[in-house]
Amino acid sequence: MRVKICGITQPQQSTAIASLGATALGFICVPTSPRYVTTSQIRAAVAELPANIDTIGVFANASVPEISKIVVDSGLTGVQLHGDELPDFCYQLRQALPNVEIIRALRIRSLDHLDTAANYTKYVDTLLLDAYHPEQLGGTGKTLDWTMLEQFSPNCPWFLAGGLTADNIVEALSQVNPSGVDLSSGVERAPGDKDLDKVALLFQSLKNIDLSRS
Ligand SMILES: O=C(O)c1ccccc1N[C@@H]1O[C@H](COP(=O)(O)O)[C@@H](O)[C@H]1O
Repeated sequence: MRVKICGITQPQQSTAIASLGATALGFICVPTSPRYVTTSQIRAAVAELPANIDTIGVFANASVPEISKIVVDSGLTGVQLHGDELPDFCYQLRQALPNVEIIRALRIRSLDHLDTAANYTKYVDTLLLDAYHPEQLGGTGKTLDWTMLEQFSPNCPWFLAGGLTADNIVEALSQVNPSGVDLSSGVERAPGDKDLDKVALLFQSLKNIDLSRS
């Protein structure tokens, strides 16, 4: 199972979290976020990482040229679209960045809204489901209603996100079967400052689960 830790701002935390077992690290490229990082901060944070760690830039309603420039300049391996990007936007981004993983994050409001996920699977590599918050785009600590996701089985891999912590991850994964999990505020001391003890506890909790199932 993939484990993505998102909202990294400090290079030393980046390498420490990779050593603890993360398979992907996320960098927030949304200027209004308290976890926002510049291209040079991302470059510093990814410089010492092993090549097998995925490095994902998180964007919301940025243009294809803006995203492409940041991805190329900072050496990211993937892009997470966390705004209102439509399938055609994902298609255009794919043309611009053919070798970069595209993750479409959907902030799920209802069971009907979950059905829109099918519109994206042709154009993206991976989906990500996050909880909806009326005022914030992400990093809210709000959990999804996991019972709503019990039958969710799209035609592409997907991450479960939204309010996950070392304390609730086992319960979440007993109800849903994602290809990966994504955590941000649940493993922090303060926005952008990850708590390495909480990250270690997360991997301890994950050891109690059969991660080979997806
Ligand atoms: O973390 C942010 O500040 C952020 C800002 C804008 C878009 C997405 C953001 N974070 C994403 O939110 C989810 C869930 O976070 P949490 O675990 O509930 O704190 C995660 O996918 C982050 O990538």
